[in-house]
Amino acid sequence: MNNEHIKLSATDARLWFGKKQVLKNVNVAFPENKITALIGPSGCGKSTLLRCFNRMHDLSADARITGNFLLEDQDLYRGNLSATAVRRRIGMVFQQANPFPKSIYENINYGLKINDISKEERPGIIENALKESYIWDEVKDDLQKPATRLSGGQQQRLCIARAVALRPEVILMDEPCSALDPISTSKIEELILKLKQDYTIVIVTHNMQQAQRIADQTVFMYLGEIIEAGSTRQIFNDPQAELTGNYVQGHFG
Ligand SMILES: Nc1ncnc2c1ncn2[C@@H]1O[C@H](COP(=O)(O)OP(=O)(O)OP(=O)(O)O)[C@@H](O)[C@H]1O
Repeated sequence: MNNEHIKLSATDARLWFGKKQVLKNVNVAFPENKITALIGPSGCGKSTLLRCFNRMHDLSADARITGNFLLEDQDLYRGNLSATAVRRRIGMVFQQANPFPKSIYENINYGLKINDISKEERPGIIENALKESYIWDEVKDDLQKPATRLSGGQQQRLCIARAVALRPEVILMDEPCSALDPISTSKIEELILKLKQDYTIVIVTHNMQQAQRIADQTVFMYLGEIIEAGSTRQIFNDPQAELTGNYVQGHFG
C-alpha cells in the first residue's frame, strides 16, 4: 500500500465519551480511489472512528477528540472549517437508509439547495446522481413519489445518490447493507465497486465475505485500537496478528 496516494488519514487519534476511552492512539490511512473495509467485533469503535471523519461527534457534549484527522493535508478539526464544509467533501451513508420524508427528487434537491447549487443546474445533477447510483431506471417516472415508499435497497441507493450529488471526494459507509436482502446487497456492492473509480470509500462491515468481495484494503480494530491493516488478501489469508486471524476465521465476533 506504500506507493498509493493517501486521501484520508488519522494520526494519534483518541476519543473519549465522558470518561470512557473508545479510540486509543489510532493511526490509519485510506488510499485514494480504493475501498477500505473497517472490521472488528461489536463495540470496538468502528462507527465512532468513521464518524470522526464526518464531524458527527460535534454535537455530542461528552465526546472529546484529540489527534489529527486529515483529508489530504487539510485538518478536519482545525481552522474554521464548518461541519457542512467537511460533509460536502466527505459524504456518509448509514446502516438504516434514512431518506427524508419527501419526494425522491426533493431528497437530492435539498442538499443541492443548502449548498447553493443554482436552480438551473439542479435537475441535471439529480438525474446524473440517480444514474450514477444505479436507480434512475427504477424511479425516473416517479420522481415526485415519496422516497419512503421505495424498497429498503432502493432507499439505500437513493441515499448514495444523495451523497454523490454533492461530488464528495470520500464516501463513508456504515454497514450500508446490513438491513438488506442478498439481491439488494449485491446491487449495492456492484455500485460501490463502480463508485471507487471516482471516490475513496471506507466501509464498516460485519460481513467478512463482503469485505473480501469488495475491499482493496482491510483494517482490523479491537477495543479501540487498530490491530492490523493491509491488503484484504493479506488480512484474510496471512494475518500477522493472532487476534486478526481468530477474528477473520470467525472464532469470536
Ligand atoms: N454517543 C455515545 N456516547 C457514549 N458512548 C458511545 C457513544 N457512541 C458509541 N459509544 C460507545 O463507544 C463504543 C464503540 O462504539 P461503536 O459504535 O463505535 O462500535 P462499533 O465497532 O461500530 O460497533 P458495532 O459493530 O456494534 O456497530 C461502544 O462501547 C459504545 O457503547
